[in-house]
Amino acid sequence: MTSARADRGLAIMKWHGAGNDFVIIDSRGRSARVTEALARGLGDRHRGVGFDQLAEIRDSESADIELDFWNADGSRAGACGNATRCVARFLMDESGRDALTIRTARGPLEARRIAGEVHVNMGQPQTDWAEVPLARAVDVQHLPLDGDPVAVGMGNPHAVFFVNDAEAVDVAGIGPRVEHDPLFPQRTNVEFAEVRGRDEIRMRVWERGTGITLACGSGACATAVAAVQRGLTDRKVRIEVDGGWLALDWRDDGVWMTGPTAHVFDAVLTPEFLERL
Ligand SMILES: N[C@H](CCC[C@H](N)C(=O)O)C(=O)O
Repeated sequence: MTSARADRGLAIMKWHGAGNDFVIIDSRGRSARVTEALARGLGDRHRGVGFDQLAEIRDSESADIELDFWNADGSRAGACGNATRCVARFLMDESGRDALTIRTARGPLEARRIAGEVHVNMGQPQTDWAEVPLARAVDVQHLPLDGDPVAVGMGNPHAVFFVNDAEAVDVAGIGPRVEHDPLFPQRTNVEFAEVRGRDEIRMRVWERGTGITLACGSGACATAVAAVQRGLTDRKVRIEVDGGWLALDWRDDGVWMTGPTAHVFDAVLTPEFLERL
């Protein structure tokens, strides 16, 4: 591609964390460029690139960077743990630093690199019904829905179902019904968790605005929190997702999460693609 065309295009990166895949756009030093139309167009796996979430890196006055997230349907995601980890690694590789502060819609999140692994503090869970948010005052530990799920906010809403056999769950059938239940005014992400031991959970996920994904970092945080609240696990757990493993540790200062990060490719979107949005 000539530099003249590249100038009119838009540089993107493709990353994934345990198979939860992202397009990342670096808008530092310039104005924000992601719109709902761009998110939907890029999120189309046939006519665009395809992603579970789109993340835009922006300058921040109070943190190292700011990070915004969109789902494949063009809606906003208030939190995205796996993309936060990928962006943290990108910035750590670039700067040589091992500690960063990343401002997201829910506030500043700390990222640390320890022995080559990037850990992110996803903050304290929101356990008040209005914060999740839910439509009315109900017991967040036992939502009035079939399957007795727990509601947890991690900057985005989650409904965690404890099941005997996660493999047997009809995630594509139940997930969208719960996502759109009127109890969740902003819809919800939906997790199905099988507790395998005090430190191990198998989890499958239906993500708001995206559908089934191979991993969900904030969903893993919500699942760990719900399991501790129900007395099913200790505060440190490994969670097996469809795309691998995530490690969670609910400490006094928040829910820390780590797991894999992979940089897949860099590319430039063509002006032709951008003009058709
Ligand atoms: N995959 C993301 C979560 C996306 C949540 C999004 N689907 C929402 O609308 O909240 C993660 O790793 O945390």
